[in-house]
Amino acid sequence: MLRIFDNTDTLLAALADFIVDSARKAIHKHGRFSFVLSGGSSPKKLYTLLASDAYRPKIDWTKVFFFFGDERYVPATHADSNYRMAQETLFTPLNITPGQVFRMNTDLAVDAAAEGYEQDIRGYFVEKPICFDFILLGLGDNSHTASLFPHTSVLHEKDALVKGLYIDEVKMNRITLTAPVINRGAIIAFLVYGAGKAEAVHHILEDGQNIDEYPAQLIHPEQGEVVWFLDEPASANLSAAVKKGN
Ligand SMILES: O=C1O[C@H](COP(=O)(O)O)[C@@H](O)[C@H](O)[C@H]1O
Repeated sequence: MLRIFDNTDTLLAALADFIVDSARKAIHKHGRFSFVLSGGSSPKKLYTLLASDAYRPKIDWTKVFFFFGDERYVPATHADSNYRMAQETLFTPLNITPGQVFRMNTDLAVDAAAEGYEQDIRGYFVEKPICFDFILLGLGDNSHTASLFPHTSVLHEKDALVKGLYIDEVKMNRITLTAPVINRGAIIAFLVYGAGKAEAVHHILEDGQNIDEYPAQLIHPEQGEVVWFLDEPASANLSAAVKKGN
């Protein structure tokens, strides 16, 4: 499903409302809400909105458990750390306790960090099917999502839930959830805004399948739903038929 908004503020408010609704339903159903965060720059305003006076009272934050879709292999205090961004915009303002946050541990070697995160996920879902309640994803202008970058081996991963790998395009190690675990999610929401993303959005949603070139095409939940939250500039290259079909 596509949801296209006139401007970023209305988009972010709609997505925040969607997260509130999803969290309440999950907490009502099974007592907790597993929320996978995206990184990069796009979600900063969303996290700030969720932690604002307007949204803070709408969710029982003590029942929310945070995971990450991917992490840059830098110390947790580094300016590029996805964990640091979430800590500053969400965890600290909302008084989230350390036990509610599962971070990809970049103090470890990259493979050990990925293996440790897989164990964390399996431990959280012990004796239950692995299924995150809500997975927030971004989209790079090269069509990557999480750290599933074009032409990388992780795109063909079938077994591991988490992988660590060197990404030549950005000259750094990354740790990422794999497509198989993302696709087990109950709700997957893409947050994409700005004209710089229009070409990638077009490739993902309208081009023929070419996973190596357009990795976000890997995201097709097995049983859950996927919702694209787009602004007008990000949706500018979509055909009227695709826009109308949403
Ligand atoms: O490197 C990353 O990029 C994508 C997109 O980020 P944005 O800055 O263009 O919003 C992001 O989804 C991912 O989590 C992040 O590590």
